[in-house]
Amino acid sequence: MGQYAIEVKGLRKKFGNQIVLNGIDLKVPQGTIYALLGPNGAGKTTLIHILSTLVAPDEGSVHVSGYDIRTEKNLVKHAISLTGQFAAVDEMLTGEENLRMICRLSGLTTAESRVRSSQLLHHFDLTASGRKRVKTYSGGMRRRLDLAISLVTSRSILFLDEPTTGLDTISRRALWDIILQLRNQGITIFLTTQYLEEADQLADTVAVITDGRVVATGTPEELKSRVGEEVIELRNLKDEVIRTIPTSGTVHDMGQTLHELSHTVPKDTRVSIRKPSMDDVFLALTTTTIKELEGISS
Ligand SMILES: Nc1ncnc2c1ncn2[C@@H]1O[C@H](COP(=O)(O)OP(=O)(O)OP(=O)(O)O)[C@@H](O)[C@H]1O
Repeated sequence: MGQYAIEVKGLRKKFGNQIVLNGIDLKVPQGTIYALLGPNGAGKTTLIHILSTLVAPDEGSVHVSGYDIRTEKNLVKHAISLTGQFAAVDEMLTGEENLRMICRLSGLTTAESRVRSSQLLHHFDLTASGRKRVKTYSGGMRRRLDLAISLVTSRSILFLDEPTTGLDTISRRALWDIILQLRNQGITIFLTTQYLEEADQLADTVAVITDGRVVATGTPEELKSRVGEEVIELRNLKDEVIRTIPTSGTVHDMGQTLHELSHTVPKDTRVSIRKPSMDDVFLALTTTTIKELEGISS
């Protein structure tokens, strides 16, 4: 395998007349976390499904773990694990029974399955609840079990489609810790998320897709610095943000912007200055008018 766990060139996919992926190019270095961001319907799940061999592409070359997804599908399947938005676990079984079943289906003996299940329950902090039926689990526990199931056999690449959607802050952070640990063990993680903070906290590389294309790629810091150095944020009397304006951060630029604003916004508008966030990046890259104004491109 080359230096990339995933390498995609010129990938295109249509459903009927709808172009969903329109020439995607990306490279994911081994042992890193790669986060894919994009508005609803941008094609994130479709891309994950193509990379994990569930959906065939129309055009382009896609290599996963060095294997061609068209001609070496079975080798790709053995290198990857996919965890979808909805956990595929049997609710009537306990967490431990689910794990043991998958271990057996993956070819482990009964004794090996017992050992592997208890290791995974321990690793995902599920030992105490391993004997309880999954239908009694919280969202965070189910998601941890789902991840544990996907790691029954060791795979070098893990696809996570919105791994923390619907989880509360504590469960989300617990899952982030696990994802970081997996990365530190050398596993490559390719995830989609609708939480910009998640991409910011976890990802080594973030790619933003919109209109079927990758419009920006970089580390979270690189992407944030493209938006500007400082963001002027305007708030109304109810403390609601009514406008954010990226600036270069110089006294001249900010002074001029504030001077112009002083003629157009209500007199009681409050102003504060902060560093750019991933929200600013996302808005700038996915809103055409701002993109044109700022001249931002990949
Ligand atoms: N099997 C299919 N047949 C027809 N259209 C499809 C199919 N799968 C996806 N699409 C369409 O492709 C587009 C992209 O869908 P996809 O689920 O990949 O987007 P997404 O970025 O994951 O969105 P979300 O953030 O809402 O999950 C959508 O318009 C969707 O309706």
